[in-house]
Amino acid sequence: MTERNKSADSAEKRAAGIAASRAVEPGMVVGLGTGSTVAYAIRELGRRVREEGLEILGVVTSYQSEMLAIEAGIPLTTLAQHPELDIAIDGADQIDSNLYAIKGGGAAHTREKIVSISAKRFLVVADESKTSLQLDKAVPVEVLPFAKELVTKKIRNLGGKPELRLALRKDGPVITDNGNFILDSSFCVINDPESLALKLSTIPGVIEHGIFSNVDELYIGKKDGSVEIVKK
Ligand SMILES: O=C(CO)[C@H](O)[C@H](O)COP(=O)(O)O
Repeated sequence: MTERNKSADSAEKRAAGIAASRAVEPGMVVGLGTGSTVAYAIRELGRRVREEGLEILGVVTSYQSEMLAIEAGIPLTTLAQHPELDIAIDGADQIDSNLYAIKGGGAAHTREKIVSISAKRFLVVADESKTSLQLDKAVPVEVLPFAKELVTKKIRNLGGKPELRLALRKDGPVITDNGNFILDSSFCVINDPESLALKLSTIPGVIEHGIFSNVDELYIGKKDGSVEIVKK
């Protein structure tokens, strides 16, 4: 488990991850998200592959999910080979009552968005602390390093406060799996996530932002081990 999520309550995350993994059926091509919550789903799918002969193919969203899926024994494929997935499962940093989500705490949101939008059904797994009436966490924005100053200015013009994400065990910025920077951009309460998402997407140099509007089902793990499922 990484620094950013090692203090989180793993019982709630485990309950959500395992419950969502049950939606995966034999023969499916499955998008495998990134982070500590979806890791429980990936490990459980691996167990079913090894112990029950479940036949699935996984499409990973990061080096982290690739390493975990390989360790768990899930056979992998690519979007080039399987452009349409049956289902994708992933975590979130915050999710509101309309199932708009902020993702990218692990700097993997660009591939996560591509994979989840390629799926017929997108399930998000989270503990209760991630749910909120409205989104107010900083939005991770993956930026081409060449465009950092321009994107910083444009985000400020939209009322945001962009901060370059710095690495913990490396000097300088976090470099994403795609070789880019992350600007964590606070907009306080986001009243209209669709509108902000569109505005961020049109800034030249923005690779992808962490506002997701394609969540179909939310699995919320509770302290008592139960899981609430919210559908769109
Ligand atoms: O978007 C993500 C990575 O970019 C993660 O899914 C998100 O940060 C949630 O992670 P965790 O389940 O560890 O809290």
